Amino acid sequence: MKYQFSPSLMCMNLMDIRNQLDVINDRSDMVHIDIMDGHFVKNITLSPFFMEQLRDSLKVPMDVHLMVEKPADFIQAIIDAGATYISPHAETINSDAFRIINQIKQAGCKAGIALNPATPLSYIKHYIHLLDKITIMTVDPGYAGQKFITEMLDKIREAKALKEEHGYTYLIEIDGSCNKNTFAQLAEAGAEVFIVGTSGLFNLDNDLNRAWDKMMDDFNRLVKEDAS
Ligand SMILES: O=C(CO)[C@H](O)[C@H](O)COP(=O)(O)O
Repeated sequence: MKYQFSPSLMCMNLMDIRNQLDVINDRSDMVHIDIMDGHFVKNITLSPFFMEQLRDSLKVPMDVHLMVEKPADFIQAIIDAGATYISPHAETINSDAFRIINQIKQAGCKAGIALNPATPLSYIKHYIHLLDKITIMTVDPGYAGQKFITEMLDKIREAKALKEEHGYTYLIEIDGSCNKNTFAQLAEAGAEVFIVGTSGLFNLDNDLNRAWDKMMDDFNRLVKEDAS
């Protein structure tokens, strides 16, 4: 299994962005960009404007997690800003799920979906086969540094079982408290992409290269498979 690591840029040290981007470009598989509206979650972080600023300096794909009440209002701006993956929350696209997934795919982007901890996989049953990635939230969305919700391990197992049973191609991505305390359980359950934020990466060392080394040392010790 080739695991992927996606640093959550809302957790980075913005005062050190040049140095951190060098490390991220060298070592990450993609970057996780949280866009919030202050309504779906009570926080505001990154934006399409930030993505545009970043775009020319970034060598890895941008994975956008849309924590907004009305994703349709933001999708085009996010496409234009250079996203590769776009993941609205399932809870926000009841009335326009197929339209939004089509819009994302027709723009040449990959369609993801994010699920709140309280939302079951059955909620996305009718379009799960269209998805390139499922982001399973292992904390309630909106804030970094929260406690891991253990009950989500069953949801990850279910996503993996469905994928194997039906031949779906979506990646199983985990958001929230991915760190040395959870890596092994997450990998065993079926996680493929780890979003690493305050607890898994950025708090480990002020030098991001050293922090990345520490994260990978822990990961490789805890998860006995080939990880890069
Ligand atoms: O989207 C997020 C929270 O909603 C963050 O990306 C994520 O939580 C960061 O990881 P950590 O939990 O380790 O701070």
